[in-house]
Amino acid sequence: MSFRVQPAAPARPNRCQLFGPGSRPAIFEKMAASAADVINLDLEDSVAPDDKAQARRNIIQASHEIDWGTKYLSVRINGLDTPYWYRDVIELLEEGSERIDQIMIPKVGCAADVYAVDALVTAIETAKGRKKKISFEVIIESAAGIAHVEEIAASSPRLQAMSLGAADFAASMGMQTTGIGGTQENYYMLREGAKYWSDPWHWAQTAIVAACRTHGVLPVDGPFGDFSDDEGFRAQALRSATLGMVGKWAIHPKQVALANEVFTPSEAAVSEAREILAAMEEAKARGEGATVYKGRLVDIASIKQAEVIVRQAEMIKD
Ligand SMILES: CC(=O)SCCNC(=O)CCNC(=O)[C@H](O)C(C)(C)COP(=O)(O)OP(=O)(O)OC[C@H]1O[C@@H](n2cnc3c(N)ncnc32)[C@H](O)[C@@H]1OP(=O)(O)O
Ligand SMILES: O=CC(=O)O
Ligand SMILES: [Mg+2]
Repeated sequence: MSFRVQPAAPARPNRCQLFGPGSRPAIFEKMAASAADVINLDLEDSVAPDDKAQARRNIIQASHEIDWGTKYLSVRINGLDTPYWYRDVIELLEEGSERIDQIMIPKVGCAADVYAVDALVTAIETAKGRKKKISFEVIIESAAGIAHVEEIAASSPRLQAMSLGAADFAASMGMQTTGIGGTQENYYMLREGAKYWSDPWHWAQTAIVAACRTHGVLPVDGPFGDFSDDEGFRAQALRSATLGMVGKWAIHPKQVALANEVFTPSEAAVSEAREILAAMEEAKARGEGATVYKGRLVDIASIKQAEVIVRQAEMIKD
């Protein structure tokens, strides 16, 4: 057992991140009025090259004029392999309001990518006397990103969240699919003629969760492209939540309620967690480290498991 204490991830709700193209300002008010915890205004892949400059202007204006309430406001900049990203950062931080909380960096492949953005952001914040320190979230969506996931998770004190971007990840890995997340038709085991579908995203998700939990970063599941498939979204989100992820993107407003439902611990789960904590308090009073709850073992590790659920519920209530 390491003597290093695992740092806590930021204590803010991140159940749903609602995306919208920066080139479509007509939906910004609707995004602000949604039930998503995080808003991601996009300058990257949902914005055509000819619209990049106008999309920046739209987002800057919206940062001043729209009431974003208590939402965490994040802007996805373009990747470091494009000619756009540096102007994204400069214009957003020189002209955007202090309401912007976060910059999302896509297609991060190594810690130095984050370092480069950090250096530019730090210089602008200092030069402009910005009061709020911008936080970062990154997307792991390439072979290099997943290969270097741990160093990326440790790359900057600004880093608060890390998402799996299933679409670009699949492309970078050469996966034979055009689906964005979810069950993949050809990824199955065969036994006695029957097919059993497996989860091709599982290993990348667990690598992300482990890297994030080691370094106090929020692990988030990215997009589920088929927004007409509610059950598919729910199944994907339930798997992510079970693995330790705290939330999921919505690429259409109808996915917001689904994500909130899955990533908000149910009343039954919270009361069971509280009962386990109470059972362990009683065990402790008897001088015992382990006891029986509903016919099963609970011990000191169960306290930590139960606390995860209670903490999540309390954070959302606040
Ligand atoms: C792989 C990746 O990188 S994913 C991240 C980048 N992608 C994105 O950001 C895409 C985000 N999503 C969108 O752009 C849109 O939702 C689309 C293109 C998928 C669908 O848009 P539409 O065809 O307008 O959807 P639809 O007609 O079902 O919209 C229903 C209502 O929701 C609104 N709406 C659509 N998208 C959004 C959104 N992202 N946020 C808030 N409201 C929205 C529409 O304006 C419409 O409102 P109305 O009922 O008042 O008229
Ligand atoms: O950016 C997200 C993705 O899935 O790619
Ligand atoms: Mg992507």
